[in-house]
Amino acid sequence: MHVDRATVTVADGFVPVIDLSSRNTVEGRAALARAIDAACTGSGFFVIVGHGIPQDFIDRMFTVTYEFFRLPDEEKERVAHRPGVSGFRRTGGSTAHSLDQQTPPDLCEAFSVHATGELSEEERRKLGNEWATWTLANIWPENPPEFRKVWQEYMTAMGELAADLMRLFAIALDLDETFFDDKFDHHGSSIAVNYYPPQLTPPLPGQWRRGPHTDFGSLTILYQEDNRGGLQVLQGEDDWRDVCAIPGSFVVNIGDLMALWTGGRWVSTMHRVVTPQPDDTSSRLTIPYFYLPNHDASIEPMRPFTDSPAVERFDTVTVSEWVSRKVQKIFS
Ligand SMILES: O=C(O)CCC(=O)C(=O)O
Ligand SMILES: [Fe+2]
Repeated sequence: MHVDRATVTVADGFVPVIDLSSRNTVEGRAALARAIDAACTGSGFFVIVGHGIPQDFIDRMFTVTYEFFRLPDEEKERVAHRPGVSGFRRTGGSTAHSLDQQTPPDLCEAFSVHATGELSEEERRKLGNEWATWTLANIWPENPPEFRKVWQEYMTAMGELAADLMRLFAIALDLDETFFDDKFDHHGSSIAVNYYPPQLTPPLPGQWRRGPHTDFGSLTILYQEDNRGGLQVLQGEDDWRDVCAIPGSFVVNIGDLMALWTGGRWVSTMHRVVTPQPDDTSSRLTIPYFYLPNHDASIEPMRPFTDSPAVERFDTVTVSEWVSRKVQKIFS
């Protein structure tokens, strides 16, 4: 293990731990940007500590969310996803379908809300097609009673953290620090919790808790329950590496749109959630925040990379086209 005292970064090589507590100084930000560039060029994954989100707040988010998933099925079904509405899904689809891999449905329940989910129906309809998740209305469970308030506060906190990470990304890419700001000024980002129920019967052949996939957006901030295990990131062709849960940390990974934006200099890496051993009947809960640029933003490789022979040329794509195509594959 390598400890870089200048950046206060502890690196294990593939998924480094980055301490964000120096992000309030110019020198600190420059050093953090270098560490982020190295991580995003290598695995596209890093773990953050020193992020400033209080642990008791994360714990409250975790507790209300767990309480919801522990409710009887009939109560969860009252806030079930239906056309035009987000909410609870008994299965999170088959995530590996997004990469055209055929698998049985993931062993995962889900609940999601979107930053745009409180807009009027008329406003939301203008934002995209039926697979554009940010056009869906939020729906909130009555129990636990504080669910909606805590989730909304958490969404705000994640949005602020993600926006600052994008600023560090801009520094890391030698862009103006505010380069990305206007690409997120009407974003439809989401919290989409994964609840993996106790595994009481053996999984079907080829079945996962979450099948292999890359995330679609710009960045994901994931909170994972301590010590349950399961998240693995692909290194090379077939080396699946466990991502350990460090108490109080978040796992950050970049998604496809960040890889496209950087012409492939940064990588959107395959990851999956494996099923537990047969004698392990623990459940697992993870809370990802998917930070997505504006649905109508056009993603084309940025200036510093377009001249480099080392990067790939990608077709320009809008956020809406890219993400809704992936979502459609997962759920159909
Ligand atoms: O639950 C996890 O550990 C990861 C889930 C994930 O990759 C996702 O929701 O995109
Ligand atoms: Fe993911």
